[in-house]
Amino acid sequence: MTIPTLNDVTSCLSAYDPDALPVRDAQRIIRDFIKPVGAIEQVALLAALDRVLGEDIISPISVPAHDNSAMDGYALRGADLLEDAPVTLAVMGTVLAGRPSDVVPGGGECVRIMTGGVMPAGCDSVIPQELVAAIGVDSITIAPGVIRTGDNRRFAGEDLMAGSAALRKGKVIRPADLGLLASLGIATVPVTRRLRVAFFSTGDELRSIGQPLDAGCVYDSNRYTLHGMLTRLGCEIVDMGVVRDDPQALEDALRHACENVDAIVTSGGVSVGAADYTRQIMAKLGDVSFWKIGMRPGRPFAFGRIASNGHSAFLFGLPGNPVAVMVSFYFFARDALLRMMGAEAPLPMLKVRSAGAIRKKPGRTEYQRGILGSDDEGRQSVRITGSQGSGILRSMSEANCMVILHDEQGNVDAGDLVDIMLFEGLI
Ligand SMILES: Nc1nc2c(c(=O)[nH]1)N[C@H]1C(S)=C(S)[C@@H](COP(=O)(O)OP(=O)(O)OC[C@H]3O[C@@H](n4cnc5c(N)ncnc54)[C@H](O)[C@@H]3O)O[C@H]1N2
Ligand code: MOO
Repeated sequence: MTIPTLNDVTSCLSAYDPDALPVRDAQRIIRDFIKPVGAIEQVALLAALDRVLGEDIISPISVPAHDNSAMDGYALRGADLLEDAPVTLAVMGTVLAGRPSDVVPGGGECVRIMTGGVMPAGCDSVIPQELVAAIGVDSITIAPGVIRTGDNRRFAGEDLMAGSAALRKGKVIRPADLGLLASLGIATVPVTRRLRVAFFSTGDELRSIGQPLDAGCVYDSNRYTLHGMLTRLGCEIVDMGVVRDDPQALEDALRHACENVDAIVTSGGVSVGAADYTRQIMAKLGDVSFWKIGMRPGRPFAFGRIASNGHSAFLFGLPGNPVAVMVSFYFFARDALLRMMGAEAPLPMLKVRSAGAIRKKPGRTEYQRGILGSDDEGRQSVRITGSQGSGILRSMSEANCMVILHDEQGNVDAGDLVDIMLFEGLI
């Protein structure tokens, strides 16, 4: 299989300008360029939580396996019910859940049955016990019109039919899926292998926790946000710490990462500053584009594939500013890394009212930090978390959603509907 170059992929875009790339074009280039790793492994059911299903799961049995009762009551034949008069039925026995009975009631007869009990042959309806008009020693009386034929009967296979697809490959396995797989008696699950991702921060001004904060320096916070974001995504991470602004150190770090992982995420050094060697070294090692994306925050971004000693890895060079690193991760790297693991996990966007006016220039996408809550009348609305500077991590921490103001959109008035993406699921 020949691997396309970035040039092959970008040539499909009618107006490709690396210095003014719309968000959707950047997302499309990344999507077209990356490749799923493809490998599948079998894991025990409980270990499959949050992993990506590697193959379709075909149901080996029908669930439920038999027609059964949805209520504690009496199983009967609907044909015995009268429209305008009470009816009395003889009770022929009891069916408990998990203990099928061979009693076959005839006309004018019924069977006491518990929720989940297998429907006796010939019965098609269940009257809940609290709806029975009179319960005698061995008979019951049912008033007219209390139930209809077919009520409270659960059909075999109404959850899943044997031979039908229970789960499709590419699904991220959630608690309901674990339960579904368990209901089919499946003990091991085919999942795609975890993606190995190395990450490091670049910059001589960065200090690690525990080191003294020298004049002009900052603590390396991106290491921790990236650690958290990659862990949440289910990646196997290789934390390479801080790499100095030194060409040889950067080249060594990138080569080492490339030889050991599927993807590399870096932060910092992708803009045009004097000490930003990252761009030169990345370009030297492979097929890497440097973009200025029409967005805020997160304008500079490097993307491509680098190689060393016959190994290659996809590269996501995120900008250094602490909020920019998160926004670029969520709106570019997240989807790509999930796709490399075989997952289809698009995030839903919701429309809610903006509590206040928002200034916005048309011609770029803005990702503003928002708090979804209720206004004075109890209606849902979103408000912006104050200053939106791309170095202000506090406002990211206060937020519970991202407000997405699209390319063409201008100023927003209070009360206008805006698109938001909740952090729950994203972060
Ligand atoms: N002349 C231009 N200057 C800048 C441009 C531009 O287009 N032309 N873009 C600006 C934008 S927008 C961003 S975003 C930044 C991104 O630049 P880099 O990716 O090269 O990032 P750095 O310069 O290394 O760092 C930027 C900023 O973030 C702090 N930082 C970096 N890494 C960390 C970390 N691990 N933990 C905490 N803080 C970190 C760093 O100290 C800087 O303050 O460039 C603009 N400039
Ligand atoms: O793209 Mo930068 O994130 O605005 O500071």
